[in-house]
Amino acid sequence: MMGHPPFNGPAIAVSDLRMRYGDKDVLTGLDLEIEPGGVTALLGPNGAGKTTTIEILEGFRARSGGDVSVLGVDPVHGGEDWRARLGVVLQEWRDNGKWRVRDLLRHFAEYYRPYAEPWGADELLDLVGLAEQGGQRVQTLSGGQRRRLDVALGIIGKPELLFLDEPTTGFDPHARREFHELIHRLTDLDGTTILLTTHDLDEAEKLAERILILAGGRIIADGSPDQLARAAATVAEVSWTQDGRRQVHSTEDATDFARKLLATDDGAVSDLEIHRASLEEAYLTLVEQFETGQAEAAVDTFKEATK
Ligand SMILES: Nc1ncnc2c1ncn2[C@@H]1O[C@H](COP(=O)(O)OP(=O)(O)OP(=O)(O)O)[C@@H](O)[C@H]1O
Repeated sequence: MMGHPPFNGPAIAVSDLRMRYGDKDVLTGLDLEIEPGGVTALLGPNGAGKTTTIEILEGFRARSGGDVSVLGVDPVHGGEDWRARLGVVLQEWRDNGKWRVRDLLRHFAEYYRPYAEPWGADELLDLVGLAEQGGQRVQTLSGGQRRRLDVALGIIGKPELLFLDEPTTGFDPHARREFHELIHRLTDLDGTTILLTTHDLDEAEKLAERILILAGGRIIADGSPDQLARAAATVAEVSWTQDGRRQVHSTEDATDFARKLLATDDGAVSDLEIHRASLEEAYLTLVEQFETGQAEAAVDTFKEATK
């Protein structure tokens, strides 16, 4: 018999995950549990460790420390049968340029056949919006079409758990919307659990029931888009000009901050503004704070939404 008994535990369970490259700590104690079904988005500034985390979960990268379980298995010990239950869409295109699209899908489908009934090539081409391109060589596809083919290859084995690393990079707005519909179909029809990384907060809000923000080596925000938006709205942004430079500070008590700022400024502060942040703004501020070395201020922004 093909397939495997349904798995009852969390799709992903991570405890105190650590990753160090040389003398650089990238993950410093990441805790995470994801129940089966639904879409979770992992966001974070460049270099935060999103790809590293996903690659550890996929079993492509050995971790430095901590416990990890993916579909009940430690990825370090995951065999072919475990791997066949995962779908993986990596950031980088693996070169299969000379293959024709339909042939490539058929070729990959064979790999899954011992473990599951894969998608038929034509059915899948329809699903990802490449019905017209089945006979083309991969190298003649546009960037967005290649990315759809990546997604097709990732889901061809009808995975229980799908990892998507920046899946919509290079998509035009139309392709992006179609891709979002595809993700909804996968979760609605098949109950697939999806973990995706993105830089696009708007995309995360549209697709995910849960958003995780990774920064400074750990998860600093974890909640529904709504919960994060509410946490962000408690923070106001105070901006002003001083010594010819624009300054910005995030605070929960803008009035108090402004009073203190003006009390000691000797008239040097001008153009004072107070603005309550939207989720997107709060996220962009966070990324900026990380990039300019103000990690603690960034962590504070979302602390109320983090368990
Ligand atoms: N094989 C490696 N050897 C050494 N350092 C690495 C290696 N892979 C990643 N890093 C470093 O680890 C950090 C995290 O990288 P990672 O690719 O996981 O981040 P990311 O959040 O996915 O970034 P991006 O948003 O830019 O894709 C970066 O500083 C990167 O330079």
